[in-house]
Amino acid sequence: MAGKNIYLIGFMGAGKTTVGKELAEKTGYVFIDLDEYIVEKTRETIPAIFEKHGEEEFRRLEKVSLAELTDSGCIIATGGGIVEDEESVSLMKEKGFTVYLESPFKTLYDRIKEDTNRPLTAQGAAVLSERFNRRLPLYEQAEYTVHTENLRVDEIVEMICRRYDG
Ligand SMILES: Nc1ncnc2c1ncn2[C@@H]1O[C@H](COP(=O)(O)OP(=O)(O)O)[C@@H](O)[C@H]1O
Ligand SMILES: O=C(O)C1=C[C@@H](OP(=O)(O)O)[C@@H](O)[C@H](O)C1
Ligand SMILES: [Mg+2]
Repeated sequence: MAGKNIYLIGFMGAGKTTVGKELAEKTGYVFIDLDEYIVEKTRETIPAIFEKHGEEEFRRLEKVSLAELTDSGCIIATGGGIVEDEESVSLMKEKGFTVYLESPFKTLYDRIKEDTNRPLTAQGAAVLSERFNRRLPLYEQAEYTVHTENLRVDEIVEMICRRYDG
């Protein structure tokens, strides 16, 4: 029988999508990227959803989508903002093992600043870092934190596997 889900949380650029894929390969669990799931469901890109319907609507889609993923044995790479919703945080705690991929803001910003597929990056470093600071205590509620700075993706995967007890 499949074990509990692994939810990857953390700010944009933390490696949730990248680590999640490799973790799924290693464990044989099903990989779901929440952003990708929303894109398939709505047939709109993330920037288009933000532009046409606004951030609030994106947050609603994100919350509803997370709640739809009721199967166990999944690796779920969330979007960086999922922790802004209290019920989603409770759901992840209840249904699985939540892992925070932690890195300093500067490292994350350098990874994402050119990426037009992440609409919030257009707000610039100062506004984004405020958002980062606001979210920090929410990410820190995770059951397990991996300090990913200077770690390779395969090393992060290894650490999560060692800590996950199904
Ligand atoms: N541990 C790591 N070391 C170096 N680069 C990484 C690491 N994890 C992810 N990256 C890179 O950072 C970028 C963002 O990764 P991504 O998985 O999309 O993050 P997220 O889904 O958390 O926003 C990608 O270019 C990815 O290759
Ligand atoms: O932090 C955020 O609010 C967001 C993070 C993105 O996902 P990643 O964390 O995978 O980049 C995506 O959900 C959207 O652009 C908003
Ligand atoms: Mg991602």
